[in-house]
Amino acid sequence: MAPYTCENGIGVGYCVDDGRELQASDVNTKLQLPLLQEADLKDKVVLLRVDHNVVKKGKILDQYRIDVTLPTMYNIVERGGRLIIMSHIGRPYDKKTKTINISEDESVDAVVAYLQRKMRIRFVVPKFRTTDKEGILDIDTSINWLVKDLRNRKIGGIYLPNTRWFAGEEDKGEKLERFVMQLAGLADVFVNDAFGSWQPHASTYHISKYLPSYAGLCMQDELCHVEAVLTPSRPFVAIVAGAKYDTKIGPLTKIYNTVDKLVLGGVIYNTYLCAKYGVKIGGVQDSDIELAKELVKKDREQNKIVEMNALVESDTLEGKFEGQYRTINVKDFAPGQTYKYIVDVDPVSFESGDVMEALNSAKTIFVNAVMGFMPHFWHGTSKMDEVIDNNPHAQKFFGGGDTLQAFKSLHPVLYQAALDNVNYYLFTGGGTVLKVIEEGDPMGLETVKALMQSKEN
Ligand SMILES: Nc1ncnc2c1ncn2[C@@H]1O[C@H](COP(=O)(O)OP(=O)(O)O)[C@@H](O)[C@H]1O
Ligand SMILES: O=C(OP(=O)(O)O)[C@H](O)COP(=O)(O)O
Repeated sequence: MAPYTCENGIGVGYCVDDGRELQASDVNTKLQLPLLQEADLKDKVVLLRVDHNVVKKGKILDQYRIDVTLPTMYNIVERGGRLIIMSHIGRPYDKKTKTINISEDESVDAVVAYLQRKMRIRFVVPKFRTTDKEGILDIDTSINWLVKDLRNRKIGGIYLPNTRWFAGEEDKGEKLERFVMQLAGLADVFVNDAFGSWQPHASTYHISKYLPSYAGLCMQDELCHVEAVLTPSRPFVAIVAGAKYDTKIGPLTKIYNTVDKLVLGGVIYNTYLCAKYGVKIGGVQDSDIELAKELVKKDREQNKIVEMNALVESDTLEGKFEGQYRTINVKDFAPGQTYKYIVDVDPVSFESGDVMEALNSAKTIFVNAVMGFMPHFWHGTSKMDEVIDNNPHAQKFFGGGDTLQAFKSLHPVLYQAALDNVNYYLFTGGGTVLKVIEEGDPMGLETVKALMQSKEN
């Protein structure tokens, strides 16, 4: 406990320090970034990018990603700033049809309702004209009325619609430039607190060219912790599973070089199995199989991928129906064979010698993994969490929106304990941590580079 002395020199209290709070001086030493604490916020409109990507079918499954941004919001408001918040939800842009699907299932409304309950302040979500296929083309000038009310403290904050509903968010040309200029025109300062949103889009990257930009408190915390994954105690085991094959296969081939063992699951594992054994599995794209071949080649030489043999095949992705799913074994795979959907890892796989040995002997485990097609096929993920927890010597890092959601829903008690256990750290972004491992440096993230460049200008 450090005594607290008032300006007049009288000691009237003490400060509590449990040694776990990140000190501003530590952050300064570790990160040469423009920090929120350095920004002049008095009466400034602050455009705050967060990763509140926690909504599935209109409902919040795990509030964690919202909760960790509350300190930044409080800091901004306490220092006189006025908040305009923005986040993406889901992936409304369809790469095949090149259209943006605006669905209420992916609106920010559930997040706004949660924030209002938590903070007891009113947010307003501006309404903009939408198009059928291109999403929202422009931020209407009508928003200026809201910004005026925000400055006059008639409203607590503005929460923009899902950033990925805007045509410019993921664009690379004219629509991007227009959107960024419109965003920049709304505010005086930009704060990026969206560690999980590593993709360099308008609201995460390009905006920093036009506004003085700073790293928020959650971003700082995460960037400081991610160092530990870059200098792991060995053996270092990474478990990567889930659905986002397109953005995760790139980092995976480089991550392969830094880990001692790699465990794969989900669509990523399915793709790998197709590439290795010449089988066909429902939902796996031919172009992705080509990308996975490099991983297969590497592993023939270095043998780091720990295969899980017992898997669950389902005839349908509509649900889990009696008689329509079964356990299959990789040992029976032969070139040309076709499987419907492989939707989970059978828990017995985690009891097999190689997997058990890898997870029990690990000193560092990084998990960005939902092993099965949720919510129906959850047994594999549940078993994985248990086996990892049974290793008392390992530093355990979990990261990823769905990874945390699954962890919380399958093991609520363990999840709650993990939040307060020094052997665990939960990152808000899984893809981001993979990207950092790929780059070998948190400063290698495009979104972080943009903040650095803003500092230099
Ligand atoms: N075999 C599978 N087939 C289809 N979807 C899967 C499969 N395994 C996992 N998934 C899905 O992957 C999603 C999680 O993947 P991803 O978004 O990459 O994870 P995270 O958000 O933790 O980074 C979950 O919604 C889960 O239902
Ligand atoms: O959920 C997220 O990442 P994650 O699934 O890697 O944790 C982030 O919100 C980033 O989403 P994106 O991968 O669609 O850019």
